Amino acid sequence: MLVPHAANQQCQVNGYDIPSGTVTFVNVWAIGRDASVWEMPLKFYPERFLDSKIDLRGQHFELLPFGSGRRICPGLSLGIDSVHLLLANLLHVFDWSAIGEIDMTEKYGMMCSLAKPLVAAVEMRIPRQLLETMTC
Ligand code: HEM
Repeated sequence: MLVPHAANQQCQVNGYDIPSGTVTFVNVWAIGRDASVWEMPLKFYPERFLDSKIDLRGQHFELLPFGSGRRICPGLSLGIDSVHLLLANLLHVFDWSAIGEIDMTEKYGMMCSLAKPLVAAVEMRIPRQLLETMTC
């Protein structure tokens, strides 16, 4: 779920009347698993985005990691850049392999996380001396 919002005026969503003041939740968890929107929605298949035009900046409602509209996350650009930088560094410096089966079963809580933590083995893929000369 995204953070709760309240309707500041009476409106209709999908034919449902929403009275003013109603607290509403956008269930991005369910949207992300909707088979009418996503092919093989439960499969870990990041390649689905390779030729996709779906953008995550709040205009395409099938993917709303930062919310949308007036209260969209103001840290969106910093968030995206930080994730790119972190991932790029982890992939540049290490070779990764999963130990055992990857189990995508989720556990419920404030944040959606894996019921069984992912265990991975890493191996340096660049010479250590090179790493010591890197400044960022
Ligand atoms: C990958 C990183 C991040 C994700 C996935 C994320 C996601 C979100 C989401 C889903 C919301 C709620 C949007 C809504 O109400 O519909 C939100 C709100 C917010 N985020 Fe982020 N965020 C990220 C990084 C950041 C960063 C780096 C900052 C600040 C430096 C930030 C500051 C905020 C603030 C202040 C709000 C409240 C905005 C408001 O209610 O008007 N976020 N974020």
